[in-house]
Amino acid sequence: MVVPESDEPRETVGDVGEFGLIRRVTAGRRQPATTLLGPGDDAAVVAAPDGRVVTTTDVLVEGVHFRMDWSTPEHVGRKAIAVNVSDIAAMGAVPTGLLVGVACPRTTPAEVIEGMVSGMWQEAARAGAGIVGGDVVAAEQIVISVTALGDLEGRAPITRGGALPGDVVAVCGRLGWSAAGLAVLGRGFRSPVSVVGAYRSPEPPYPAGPQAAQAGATSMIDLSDGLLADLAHVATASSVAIDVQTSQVLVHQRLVEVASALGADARHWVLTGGEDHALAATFSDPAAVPQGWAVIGTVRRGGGVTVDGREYEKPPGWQHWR
Ligand SMILES: Nc1ncnc2c1ncn2[C@@H]1O[C@H](COP(=O)(O)OP(=O)(O)O)[C@@H](O)[C@H]1O
Ligand SMILES: Cc1ncc(C[n+]2csc(CCOP(=O)(O)OP(=O)(O)O)c2C)c(N)n1
Ligand SMILES: [Mg+2]
Ligand SMILES: [Mg+2]
Ligand SMILES: [Mg+2]
Repeated sequence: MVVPESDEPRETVGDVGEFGLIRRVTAGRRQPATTLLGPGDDAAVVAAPDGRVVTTTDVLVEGVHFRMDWSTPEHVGRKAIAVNVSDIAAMGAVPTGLLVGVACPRTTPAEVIEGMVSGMWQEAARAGAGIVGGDVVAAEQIVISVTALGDLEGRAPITRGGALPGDVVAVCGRLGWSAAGLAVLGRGFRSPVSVVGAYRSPEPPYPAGPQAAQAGATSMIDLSDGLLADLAHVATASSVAIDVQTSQVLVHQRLVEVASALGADARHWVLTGGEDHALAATFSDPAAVPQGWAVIGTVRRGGGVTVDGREYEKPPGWQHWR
């Protein structure tokens, strides 16, 4: 864990207790206007201006999604919110409310959980949503479960299933940076901070989701597992084939440098690295692809995902238990 050394025994969540901890993590938080009734009662009340509620949940587990010696509590909190808001954005929606479940051992320093919650609030504020409730429980390792609520602002949801033959595939956001950071940390290094920071807490382009929806995106997905793995979900749901043209995929010079230092393959990080939470979407009219998005491929009749017309020879992304 990245905390200053001190001889003072640190106050643990066991010392503070369940309700003491809840008081600490909920006190003094300013809720946005969509929070009609915040934390403290049996449930919260969140406005749903559109009349429909978009909802999603992602769980983060210590050792699987983050390590406390690789990230600060603030980074972990920010990431837990970011991955969930990104799924809301991928539907073309804006986040309204967030619910946060935290499980941790009784020996966890209270300031670790407070730091996490502070990171969660930072990212929630960046996204324009409030943390309206949650839960704290005892467990043998840290587990964070976030549920996000979102609003479609009158638009149709953009699913994984609407891509059409002839569409172009475009992405908004970084690719391969988090995978590069993970590789760096995995080799015992702490720099360069550009890639390590991207691993510690991604900065998904939330407004690009609603922007793509407004521009007429036919399908959209949040890239959590890897570009090729996630495009395969679009291909399956839409019953189409997707080809990625590598000449159009930017491999940032910084990734090339890091890869060459580690003897790794930057292009592989870009094609299969997860957790940057860029968005991928398809558009029938190439002229409608919004500013900030890069066209990287095409949709055809058929099935599956190819790279420059050929099957990719390595695993296309992250899969739990594989
Ligand atoms: N335990 C579960 N019960 C019901 N639905 C689930 C469960 N786990 C995953 N899903 C659903 O399966 C889909 C794919 O899950 P996942 O790959 O985690 O999506 P994402 O990459 O968007 O987070 C999502 O719609 C998710 O809600
Ligand atoms: C310590 C550590 N090891 C490995 C990884 C890499 N990793 C863990 S989960 C994951 C994929 C995304 O997580 P997932 O739970 O599948 O999110 P979802 O697809 O449901 O959004 C990746 C690339 C990591 N983030 N941290
Ligand atoms: Mg998920
Ligand atoms: Mg997700
Ligand atoms: Mg996944």
